[in-house]
Amino acid sequence: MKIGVIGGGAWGTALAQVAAREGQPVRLWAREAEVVASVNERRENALFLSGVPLSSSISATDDLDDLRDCGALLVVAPAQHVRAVLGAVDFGATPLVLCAKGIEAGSRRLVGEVAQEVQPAAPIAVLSGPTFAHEVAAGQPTAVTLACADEALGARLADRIASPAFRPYASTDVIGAEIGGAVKNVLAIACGVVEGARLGQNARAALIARGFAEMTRFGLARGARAETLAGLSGLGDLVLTCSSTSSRNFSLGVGLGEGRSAGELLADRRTVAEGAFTAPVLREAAAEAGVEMPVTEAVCRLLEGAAVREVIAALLSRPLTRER
Ligand SMILES: NC(=O)c1ccc[n+]([C@@H]2O[C@H](COP(=O)([O-])OP(=O)(O)OC[C@H]3O[C@@H](n4cnc5c(N)ncnc54)[C@H](O)[C@@H]3O)[C@@H](O)[C@H]2O)c1
Ligand SMILES: O=P(O)(O)OC[C@H](O)CO
Repeated sequence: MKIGVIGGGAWGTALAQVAAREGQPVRLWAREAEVVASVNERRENALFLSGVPLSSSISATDDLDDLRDCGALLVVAPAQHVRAVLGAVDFGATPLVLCAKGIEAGSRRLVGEVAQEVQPAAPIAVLSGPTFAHEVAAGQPTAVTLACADEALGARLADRIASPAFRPYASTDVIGAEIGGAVKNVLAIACGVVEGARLGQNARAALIARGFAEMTRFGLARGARAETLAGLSGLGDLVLTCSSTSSRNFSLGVGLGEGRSAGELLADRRTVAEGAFTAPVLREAAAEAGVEMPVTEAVCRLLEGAAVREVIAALLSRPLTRER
């Protein structure tokens, strides 16, 4: 099965490298001409994943039509751009594996739901989990959730991309896999704030645990399964992203915690911190579902410019309650 990858950022490039194992052909679509040239001519994505030598069986293109002959497509454009990128070409019944983590602003749709709207004939799968691109590209051991309602198709996709260092675990809970990945980005910003404001490791552990509680409340309200949220794509990714400055979301939070503004921190960056875009739409979606998400609310207020001290005080002065 020839794999196509839509999106030439760090994660799309790392996944192309995974799919190219043992010289299997992979077609990588990138938006930037310099990425296409860098991959084809220098076997490196100098813009988004520099220093990683790429397989010669990856060929890059800026024309989505060149991916029409692929047996499956990994969709790795940032969540807010999936509709525009994926809607540009009709891929018919080619299976789509969504790898972005976020919720679309405006529509409040998960990425898989957006994909289903723009490619109605395509079977949908979701690949998500604790996966820093540079570690995956370096062949370090990594495990992910690969969720697909059609178990046979999920198994074929898993076989095609698995390697000893890259282990997909099968699930049929597509919504659960998506919600874990989208929500953890917002919570990672919160944990970064704790680091930046030097609130201590107790506070960070408390945020991870209470953040997981709100991820679970929201996920269950949207039809996710608890076991998925407690798995690689939920708790697993939450732990990773909430504890490392390798995370763009965590790093954004560190800056906010140090008192810098979101505008300053997000200006001119070429890499994506999905949590900044997901937080406001997650707040809306939570309100719609009648779910309380105080950590998400705090992140939204910080992104809107509220002072760290005030936001922390508001979180800590909430009425005492049962742990649930
Ligand atoms: N980097 C990681 O370690 C990692 C791991 C797992 C999942 N992800 C997810 O993968 C998705 C892509 O992230 P990334 O890290 O590969 O990106 P990146 O930050 O490395 O690069 C930015 C990407 O955004 C694209 N982009 C910018 N403006 C665009 C526009 N107007 N239209 C379409 N595309 C545009 C660029 O072409 C580039 O591919 C995100 O949802 C992210 O959460 C990333
Ligand atoms: O750098 P981040 O915060 O986008 O996190 C990357 C991946 O989602 C980690 O699993």
